[in-house]
Amino acid sequence: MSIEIRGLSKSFGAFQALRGVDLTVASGELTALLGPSGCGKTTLLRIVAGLETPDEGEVRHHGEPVQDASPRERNVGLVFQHYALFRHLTVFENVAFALRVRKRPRAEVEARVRELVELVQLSGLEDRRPAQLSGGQRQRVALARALATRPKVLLLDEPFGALDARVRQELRRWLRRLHDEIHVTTLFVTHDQEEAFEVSDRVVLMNRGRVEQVGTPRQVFEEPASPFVMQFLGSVNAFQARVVGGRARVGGLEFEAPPREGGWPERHPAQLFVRPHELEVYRTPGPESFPAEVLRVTPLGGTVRVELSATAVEGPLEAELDARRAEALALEPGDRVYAAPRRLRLFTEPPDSLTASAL
Ligand SMILES: Nc1ncnc2c1ncn2[C@@H]1O[C@H](COP(=O)(O)OP(=O)(O)OP(=O)(O)O)[C@@H](O)[C@H]1O
Repeated sequence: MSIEIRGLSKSFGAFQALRGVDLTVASGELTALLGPSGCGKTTLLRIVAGLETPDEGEVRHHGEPVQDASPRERNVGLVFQHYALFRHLTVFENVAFALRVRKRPRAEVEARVRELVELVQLSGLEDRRPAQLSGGQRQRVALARALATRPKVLLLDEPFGALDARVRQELRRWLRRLHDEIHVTTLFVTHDQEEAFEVSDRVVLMNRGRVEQVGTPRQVFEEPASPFVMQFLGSVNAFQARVVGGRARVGGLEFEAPPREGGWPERHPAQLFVRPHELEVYRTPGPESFPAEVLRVTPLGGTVRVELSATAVEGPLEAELDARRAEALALEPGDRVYAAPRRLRLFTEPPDSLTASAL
């Protein structure tokens, strides 16, 4: 079942939570809604679920408008961050709940619950109550319960948000495997980039009630469509720049501007970004390199973070080198080195048109 969202707007009093959102979620796809707190992810999810009415726009399920359908008629499965399990009911009865409400025959309920409990790997715990389960187990029960009526769409709002980091990580891998098994169209709200990237087929980046970009994790990371996406996904070195004669000027530095269709507007303000892993560090000068001083060296496991200061630009710079390269360079605070961006991204401001390219 695909989900088509067209021109959705929603205000709460004077506050506009959604501003003309268009989005298509393909059938069987797991899509993450990713963005900072308050950007409208939950509001969008609640409208798709039928728990909230939009001011404008519409939601279709497989081409059919669902505006007038109740949440139950839409047959969506919902899981929220905070366990909404019935505390007085066992795991079995929690999972069976929606089937009992629908007055399904007893044998069918039993078979379906057994199947689901197995699917979420909780066999043997059917008689426990929520208080006797770990947080991760409770969320798996919530998921089994949401799947009981074979929903066409699964809506998950920060389902692992209340769990500790290790359990979260386990559960998102588990969710990915589960999705590969059952292929139910899923919208997954998260503000955690790693979680969105690890779990989903496609990521929808939201900012202030709008969709900024939709793409695979690789696309949104490698080809960010706006300064917001660039800065939201991982750390960046950001500079105010100006393009003069096809070269980007930043403080006292100059770099070749990436190619852009129609060329760059002359002397137009622009934002220039370099990701830490795309900032090279050398012992000797090279093309487009500039002198810098090592401030700090922090090993991070497979990589090493190097903080630098360069007289030509304001503020510290961050480079991330792989551990071998860092070992070869044997950097110490106070060392004089040369830094050069391997790749930079430039965005004119405004409008937020862009280009991104390898140098
Ligand atoms: N029922 C409501 N009444 C008033 N304001 C609301 C209501 N629901 C949401 N909002 C506001 O709309 C904005 C978007 O909220 P929403 O919950 O959709 O954001 P979100 O991206 O899911 O954020 P978070 O990750 O913090 O949950 C927020 O500023 C929120 O305060």
